[in-house]
Formats: sequence, structure tokens, C-alpha cells
Amino acid sequence: MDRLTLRRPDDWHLHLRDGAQLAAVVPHSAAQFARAIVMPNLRPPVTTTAQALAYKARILAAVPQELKFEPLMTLYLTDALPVQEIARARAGGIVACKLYPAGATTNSDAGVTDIRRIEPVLEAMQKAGLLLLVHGEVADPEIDVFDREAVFIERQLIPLRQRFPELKIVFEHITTREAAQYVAESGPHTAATITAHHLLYNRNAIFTGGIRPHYYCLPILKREQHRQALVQAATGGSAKFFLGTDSAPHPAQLKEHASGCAGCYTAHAAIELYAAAFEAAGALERLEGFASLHGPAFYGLLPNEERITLRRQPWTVPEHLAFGEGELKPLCAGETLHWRLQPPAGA
Ligand SMILES: NC(=O)N[C@@H](CC(=O)O)C(=O)O
Ligand SMILES: [Zn+2]
Ligand SMILES: [Zn+2]
Repeated sequence: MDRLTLRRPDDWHLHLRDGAQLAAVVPHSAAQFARAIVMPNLRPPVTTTAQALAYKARILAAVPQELKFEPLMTLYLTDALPVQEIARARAGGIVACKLYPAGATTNSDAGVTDIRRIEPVLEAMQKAGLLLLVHGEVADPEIDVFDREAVFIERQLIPLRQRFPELKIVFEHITTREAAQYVAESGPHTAATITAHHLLYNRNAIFTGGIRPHYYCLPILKREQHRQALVQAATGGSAKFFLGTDSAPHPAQLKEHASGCAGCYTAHAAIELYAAAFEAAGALERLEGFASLHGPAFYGLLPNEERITLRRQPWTVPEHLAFGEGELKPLCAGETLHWRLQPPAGA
């Protein structure tokens, strides 16, 4: 098979940043995806509907004229978010709120310190039909960094799920067998996104021939057995698992640093990277469900009508990309990928 046509996919977990950085990355996502769930972890975080709508306008202004791209906006939950904001959010077309346990990841210092503090907000979200998106790691520094996701399930997610049975929850960027199993076995209101890098790499990638900061993200890459469990979940046909790149750009000099930032940039070749992972699993025919159908179904949206085509055509990923005043080292920089997105007709 040398060509693969799918409904245009959506990215259900994406970081776009702001300002010149935003302008640098939006064209990559817009070239591939029709819609994206945009993460609110700016500095300061996007905590009000008014801020989210202003951010949406800045994103739309950065979309190249010939492309169509719809940012789906989210609010950042803090201990102090007033419950009335949920009605405003719903009225303003915000689709979800993001739960960052305070201290768990990049720009999460303003996150939630104790889920019990936001129960009235979760109650309002459940009623209003807003989704809850979770960065599923405990922020407890006593817990081994490789175990923080599994511990989150036991300590936080299971009680949360019981307390709010109707709330739609997306367990974002899952990285472990435990998470895949938890989601597979839970009811219809729990789903998960899976990144391309967690399907393609295990934790050896961070240490091959020296420390490799461009493979450092949170939740951190895990052992091979976990990667295999994620591949099974993504390619197994279950509608509970869908595409979320977690493409998380940082200036190269802040990643190649004594205290390097967490995040892998994958938006430049997102669907190509997923195609590589699905092909390696012998499951290319399952890519469309994962990339284009399961996400809209869980969010209560229609899938896109347009199609995209990938061709088997080797190409080399650039060594670096422009990123405002800095530069960006994309995942697989300088490497050859075997599938390539075809430019839309007329482009
Ligand atoms: N994934 C990451 O490693 N980093 C993300 C934050 C996040 O999604 O946790 C970022 O904003 O840089
Ligand atoms: Zn996260
Ligand atoms: Zn993220």
C-alpha cells in the first residue's frame, strides 16, 4: 500500500503557546488537522472564558489563509475558579477544563492542590456537559517519576470517577499499561489520548548514546512493556483511545539546558509519526478510527468531511525550525520518515 486516505484528523491535545511562538507553530497543526483541543497552560494560565476567546482569536489570526482550522478552547482549573465561570464557559463555546495537579508539569504551578477544593466546579461541569481533561500524574516528589501516572489512577482518578459518574473525563497522554487498562475497563464516560512519541519510543530513547533532551516530556517515556500496551490500545479499534499529539514546543536552548523543559514537538509531522507507529504494528487500517473518528464521537462532535492523503514517500525532517526568537528542534530532526502528507489540492 502506497497511499492512505483518511478523513481529516483532529488533534485532541495540543500546546500552541502565544505571540511569535504561536505564529510559528499554528501552520504545522493547521496543515494536518481540522480542529485541535488547545491547552490553556500559558503564562499566566487561561482561566476565564474571556481570556480563552481572546486566545482563540490570536490563534485564528495565525492560521494561513488557505487553511481551515478550528481551535477548541479549554480553561485551566485552579483552586480559585469561581463556579459561575462554568456557565459562561459553556455559553462561550468552551468545550473542556484542564486539570493540572499543581507542580505536575510545565506551567502547572497555578494548578489544583487538592481535587476536593474544586468539587463544586466539577459538579457544574458535569451538569453543563463540559469535559474534564486530566494531566494524570501525582505531583508528589516522593513518588518515583516513572510511577506517578499509575499512582494518580489509584489516589485521584478512581475516587474522582466514583464521585462524578456522568462527567466525561479524558485521561490525557497516557503512558502506562495501567492507564490503558484502567481506561479500557472503565465505563463509557472515560477515554484517553495517546501521543505519537509514546507509541514510538520507550525510555531508552532518552539515554541512547548520551542524554537526549528532545525525548524528555511529561509523563516521561516508560519501559517497552508500557509502549507495547499503548500500541495495543491505540491500534485495537476501541473508541476510547484517540489521537492527541501533546506537541509541546520549547525553545531548543531551554531543552538543551541543565534543567531542561519537558515537551516533545511533533506537530510538523504528527500524522506521519502516527502512521509509522500504526504501520509498525501492522494496523494502518485502524489509523482513521484513532485519528479521525473516536475523538469527535467522545466529544459529541461530527467527524470531518474532508479527506487527507498520505503517500509512501521518504522525506527528511528538518534539523530545526523557526520559533520566534529561538529555534525549535522537532522530533526526528534529520531523520527519514516514510509516509508524507500530500498537500491539499490546489495548494
Ligand atoms: N507534555 C509535556 O512534557 N509538556 C507540556 C505540558 C503537559 O502536557 O504536561 C508543555 O506544556 O510543555
Ligand atoms: Zn500534561
Ligand atoms: Zn500537554
